[in-house]
Formats: sequence, C-alpha cells, structure tokens
Amino acid sequence: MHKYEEALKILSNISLNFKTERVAVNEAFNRALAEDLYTDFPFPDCRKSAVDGYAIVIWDKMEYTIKGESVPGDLRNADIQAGECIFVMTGGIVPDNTDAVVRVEDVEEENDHILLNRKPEKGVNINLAGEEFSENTLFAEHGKLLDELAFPALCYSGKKEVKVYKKPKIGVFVTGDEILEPGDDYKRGHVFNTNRYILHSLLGHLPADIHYLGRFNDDEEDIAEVLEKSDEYDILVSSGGVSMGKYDFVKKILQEYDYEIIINKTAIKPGSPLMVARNENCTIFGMPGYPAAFATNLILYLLPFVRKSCGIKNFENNIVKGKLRTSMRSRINALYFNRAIVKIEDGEPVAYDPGSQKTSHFLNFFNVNGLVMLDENVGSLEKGSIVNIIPVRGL
Ligand SMILES: Nc1nc2c(c(=O)[nH]1)N[C@H]1C(S)=C(S)[C@@H](COP(=O)(O)OP(=O)(O)OC[C@H]3O[C@@H](n4cnc5c(N)ncnc54)[C@H](O)[C@@H]3O)O[C@H]1N2
Ligand code: MOO
Repeated sequence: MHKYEEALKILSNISLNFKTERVAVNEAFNRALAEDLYTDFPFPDCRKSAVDGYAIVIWDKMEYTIKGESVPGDLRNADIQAGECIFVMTGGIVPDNTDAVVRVEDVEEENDHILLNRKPEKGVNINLAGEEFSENTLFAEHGKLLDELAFPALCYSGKKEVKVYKKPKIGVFVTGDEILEPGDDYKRGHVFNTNRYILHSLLGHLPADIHYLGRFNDDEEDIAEVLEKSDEYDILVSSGGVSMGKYDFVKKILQEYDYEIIINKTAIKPGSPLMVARNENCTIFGMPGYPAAFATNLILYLLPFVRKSCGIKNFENNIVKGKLRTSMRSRINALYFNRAIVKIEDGEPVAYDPGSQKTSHFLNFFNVNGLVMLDENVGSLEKGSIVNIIPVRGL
C-alpha cells in the first residue's frame, strides 16, 4: 500500500518512450509541441496603420494634399513630402517617412486635400515594426499543448511545420459479466457501463489514440489474453477485478503472470485497490470497477500520467485552496478525495458537499466539478475549514 504522494512519485519515475514527428501547422491543433519556437520575422514586419485614416508628413499648416492610398499588403512606399498625405486602411503599410496617421473622422476632406482640426502628435496611430516581437524571439516553449488559444498564435507566427509529440496509444477494456451498455434494456442486478465513458470524457480531449478493446466476462483466460496485448500499447487501462474476490482476475493475472507490479493499492478513498504494472514499454492501470473509484483514480493518477505521455509539460493536477461551505465527512485511515461542488464566491473558491460520498454511489457526480482533499490525520472537517481542492471541470 502506497501513500498518494509516493504513488505519484512512482509514476513520475517511469521512463517514457517519447517519439516525435513533424506535422503541417494546420494539423497541429491539440498536439504537444516538441520544440521551442522562435519568430522568423518581426511582428508587425513593417510599420502599419492602426486606423483608417491619412498618413501625413507633418508641417506647420493644417492642410495636407492627398497623394494616393495604401491598402493592407500593398508594398509600395509612396514618396510623399511635408504637407502631403496618403489614405491608409487599418493594417495598411505606412510610408517610411510619414509621422502619424489621422483618423478619417478627425479630418475634413475636400477634393484632393484634407483639413485637420488639430495638430497630431508624432507617431500617433502607427504600429511600429517589431513592437510585438522582434525576429528570433522565443514565443512558444516545448511541452506546450497547442490548445484553443496557443494554436491560433502558432498560425499567426507564419510557421509551415512544427515538431510535435506522437500520440501515445492507449488500450481500454472493462471487466464484469454484469455490465450492460447504455441503450441496452435494464436488467435487475446489472449495471450500465460507465467507466468506458468516464475515460473517454476525461481523456478524449488529449492528443492520445484511445482504443476501446471491449467488455470481458470475468474469465481468467480471456482477461489474460487481453492483458497480453499490453505490448501493443503505451498505456493499457482496465476497469474492475482488482479487489479480493475470486473472480478478480485482473489483479490475479498481474500478480501471478510475468508483469512487474509497481503499485499495489494506494491509501486513498475512494479507489484504494488500484494496481499498476509494467510490461515492456507499457504501463498497465488496473483500476477498481466502482465508477466513483474509477473516476477518482483516473483524475488523480491516470490523467496526469497520460498528459505527461502526450508530451505536455504541465501535466500535474492543479490544486487550489478553498473554504468548505458545508461540513465534510471522512475517516482517519486514508487520504479522502470527497467529491464536491466547487464555485467562486466573493472572489474565492468554495466547496459544497453534494450529499453521499459512498464509493458505490455515483449519480451525484452529475453536478460535481472537483475533489476536496481530507487529510488522513485530520478526518472530518467543519464548515468554514480551508481545504485543498482539485478542480475537475474548469472553475
Ligand atoms: N473483501 C474485500 N472486498 C473488497 C475490498 C477489499 O479490500 N476486500 N475492496 C473494496 C473496494 S475499496 C473497492 S473500490 C472495490 C473494487 O472492486 P473491483 O475493482 O474488484 O471492481 P468490481 O468488483 O469488478 O466492481 C465493483 C462494482 O463496480 C461495478 N462496475 C464494474 N465495472 C463497471 C463499469 N464499467 N461501469 C459501471 N459499473 C461498474 C460493478 O458492477 C460492481 O458493482 O472492491 C471492494 N471489495
Ligand atoms: O477504495 Mo474503495 O473505492 O472505497 O470502495
């Protein structure tokens, strides 16, 4: 039996078999960068107008002669003198010797000239070349997930290809004769397959190839056969069959066949009977079958491990401090991760007990968005206590 932090350490000590590939930038969405990226040119690459207006070469009168126009992307450098101007559109290049751009609404236009109502300051409404980034500046670091906002910034950089981590291959199977699939007719005493969907919901957004291998009856030969496939995967995840029953074959096979057990139970609740083993380059997560136990192990151990296997540098779970708005029960024997409804109130995170914390109960996960940590030496806590919270859905 390992403590939570020890188990995390064991997982972080596994040496992973990272592979990389180069992909076109428009295929890099949601992949993890495997290189540092530097700008190829300054941003903006030349002086540009911030508004629709007139680029002027300042003189001491208020009247300027219009000598032409510049639209975005037009590279001609209009040759204009003091007292002259050209019309420029927002984002248009401003001629090198112009001093400022005056907004169209701030001038009166008459035939071929404009009249200013006041003298403009030098440099106004001109975005300078390199003001955002100069050439050869580090703008994206290796290990960054190219997510919703990082990816557009990568496109903005004008790169054609980037080096990313290859997607780890994850196999998943569930065990249990009693498991029905959602959509099957209800049968008394049976349960509906939840764990397959917990896994897909919590890992599906990551750059990993997830293969569902199916549901297996509690049959030693069948389960031994699917576990043997571990050499085809980077990570193999099973659900159920890791406690003490005589049909708990995942645990039996991992222990008795040729697998290297690296974790056998962790001192957390719910979900203590986690078993982690290694076979060649594959890490096998034998997860307990109760959905609440499965989800807790997934959030605490598997999710960070998968993020890391995808090449994501910030792979650890975030922990925030917050206040209990209701009391919470736990026992002094294990680190409890109580499910919680987490909100921001008066600018700080607070947590509410959703009701039952029993491992065999799951429906209240419907409204839960975080786990509250209750220390093994402290036990239950009163309303108002300050606790560590692991947010699961964005706060
Ligand atoms: N004698 C002991 N019994 C148990 C112990 C123990 O130490 N000694 N530990 C208990 C703890 S703690 C847990 S947690 C569970 C873990 O059990 P298993 O991992 O062996 O899981 P199963 O028995 O296969 O299933 C438990 C429960 O979950 C339901 N289930 C299973 N798979 C799914 C799924 N894919 N979707 C939805 N529900 C699922 C299954 O029907 C059972 O009801 O063991 C305790 N027992
Ligand atoms: O550790 Mo188990 O998940 O409580 O019931």
